[in-house]
Amino acid sequence: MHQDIDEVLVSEAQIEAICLKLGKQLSEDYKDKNPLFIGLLNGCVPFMSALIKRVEIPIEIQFMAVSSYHGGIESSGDVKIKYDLERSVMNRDCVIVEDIVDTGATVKTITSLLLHRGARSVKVVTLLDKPSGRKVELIPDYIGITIPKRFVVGFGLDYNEFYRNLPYVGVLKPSVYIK
Ligand SMILES: O=P(O)(O)OC[C@H]1O[C@H](OP(=O)(O)OP(=O)(O)O)[C@H](O)[C@@H]1O
Ligand code: HPA
Ligand SMILES: [Mg+2]
Repeated sequence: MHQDIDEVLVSEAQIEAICLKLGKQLSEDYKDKNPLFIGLLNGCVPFMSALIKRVEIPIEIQFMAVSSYHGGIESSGDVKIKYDLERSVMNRDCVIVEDIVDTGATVKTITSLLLHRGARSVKVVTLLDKPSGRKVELIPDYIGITIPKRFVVGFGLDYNEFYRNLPYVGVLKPSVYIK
């Protein structure tokens, strides 16, 4: 285990099982809908990659880069779009792909934006749900696993842009960010 990690919360094997389950469920729910999976960069990359391999129906993928943490452990609440979608979502069934829903601000903002742009439907699939962090009302449609109120890193999640490449999700030692 990495020296800055206190505890592994979600192992590689657990993540694989989650992707298998969610992939099956999404394949059933979106049969004949040609859904558009929208990954929110940067955090979504490992999960998007693992999840879509388990989806058994035709899908399209696109990405947006969105940021509100600016490297730290607290959301600024201000969701900035750094890179936008390249094609229209008009009349599309969209599935937002997230690594974590914490305060809910990111997903809430992007859901409203996609609906405003004419999406037929917008649902959210997230690897991690941290309901104790919620500041806006939001329940993700597809949840990999619910986690406690800890700052986690790995499998896409960062602190100051590091740790995204860990193959598991772990609790970051507070000594790393409390100086
Ligand atoms: O529910 P929220 O409180 O909005 O937090 C969740 C969002 O925060 C993180 O992204 P971040 O803004 O750090 O950008 P990143 O994906 O590049 O790390 C994470 O990847 C989610 O997108
Ligand atoms: O617990 C977290 N870790 C990393 N990034 C995050 N963005 C929201 N919550 C978290
Ligand atoms: Mg981040």
